[in-house]
Amino acid sequence: MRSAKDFFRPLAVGAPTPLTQVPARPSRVIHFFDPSNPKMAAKVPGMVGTVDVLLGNLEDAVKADRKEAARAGLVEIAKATDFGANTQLWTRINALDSPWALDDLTTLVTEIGDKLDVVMVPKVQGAEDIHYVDRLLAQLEAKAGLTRPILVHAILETARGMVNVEEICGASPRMQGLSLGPADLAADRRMKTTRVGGGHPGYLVRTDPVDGDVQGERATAQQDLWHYTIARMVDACAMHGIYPYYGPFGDIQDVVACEDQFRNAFLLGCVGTWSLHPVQIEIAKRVFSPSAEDVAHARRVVAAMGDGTGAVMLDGKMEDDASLKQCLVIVELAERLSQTDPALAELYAVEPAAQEG
Ligand SMILES: CC(C)(COP(=O)(O)OP(=O)(O)OC[C@H]1O[C@@H](n2cnc3c(N)ncnc32)[C@H](O)[C@@H]1OP(=O)(O)O)[C@@H](O)C(=O)NCCC(=O)NCCSC(=O)C[C@](C)(O)C(=O)O
Ligand SMILES: [Mg+2]
Repeated sequence: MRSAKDFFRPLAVGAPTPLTQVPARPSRVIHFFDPSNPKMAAKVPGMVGTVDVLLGNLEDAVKADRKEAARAGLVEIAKATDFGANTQLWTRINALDSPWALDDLTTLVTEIGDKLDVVMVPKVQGAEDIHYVDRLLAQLEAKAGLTRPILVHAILETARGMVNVEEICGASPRMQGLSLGPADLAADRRMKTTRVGGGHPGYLVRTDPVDGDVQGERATAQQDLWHYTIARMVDACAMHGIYPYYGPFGDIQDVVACEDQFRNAFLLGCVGTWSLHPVQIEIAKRVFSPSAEDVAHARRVVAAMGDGTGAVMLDGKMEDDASLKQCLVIVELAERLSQTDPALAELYAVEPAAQEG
């Protein structure tokens, strides 16, 4: 472990100085595309400004014989596209033990490092993986003459990665956030599911039998398979001042369950999610932007709490310092999103009474 004194020193001579705080840029939706797929690639320039993050995926879902084409495609797209102020460019590189990861990092940082905001690293197992990427990025940034450090995002998709989640978050000042990788994580844990994220009808609780009649009608409720994992991820990120994200929802057609899964993650503390298909973009943006009602309520609590201490009654409910802090989370998020999204700025400016009318 580096000493606190050294933590924010560049790891290579000539590399940019690490940031002491992760920039709080909107990242409600991280939209995945395969840069080797000409149809998807052609859509990317038109998606600038409609998603917070465009992510050129080089790892799983890109066929082995298309890896070089995907890397070259991403370089080409990045060079040809102006991403503007409100859309970031990220990539997901291949796994560190794959034959492609070294060339992914070397090519992308030296060719398009000035355009790349975040490198997503899959299947991160522990701090040692982040340390490796951290030093290599510093060397490559120095070589490319970059002045702004590239940040790192880890995907939690192994049991070891989950167990080491806190040390992963704190392994480098480059750490921007974590996403859940439910498919690989399920396989690694030997869960008995076959889906990419989402629930399972067999994972449920059942009410007790009435009068001992175990065969009688008994209500069941499906439970959230990912609650423990996401909650743990959220705590580890909050502790280290970085951002948690849900991840992929593979049932593209089930937009209803997709929205539910996204909302669970939002309510638990995640700041965003992935979209794998254009149909998931609006769902993610809607879910990860607080509702106008919640923002209006939060503002009322802030106003009622005056100097922020003590307790008041509002609509029959007690509000105090702690509920105020929750409301401030909502208000601050709304204000940040309003800066880059004019539609939200307008929505949040509306008074609750005017909306009801
Ligand atoms: C699901 C698929 C195969 C359906 O693709 P499709 O072509 O069958 O869908 P479609 O509905 O027919 O597509 C309609 C139009 O949208 C386009 N389109 C479709 N998708 C996109 C997109 N993403 N971005 C931009 N455009 C897209 C598509 O090309 C088509 O264009 P057209 O109208 O000109 O014909 C396709 O959407 C796709 O490949 N999406 C990305 C999948 C991906 O990135 N997977 C990896 C992340 S999940 C993961 O890795 C797991 C994890 C974390 O590792 C772990 O849990 O372990
Ligand atoms: Mg995976």
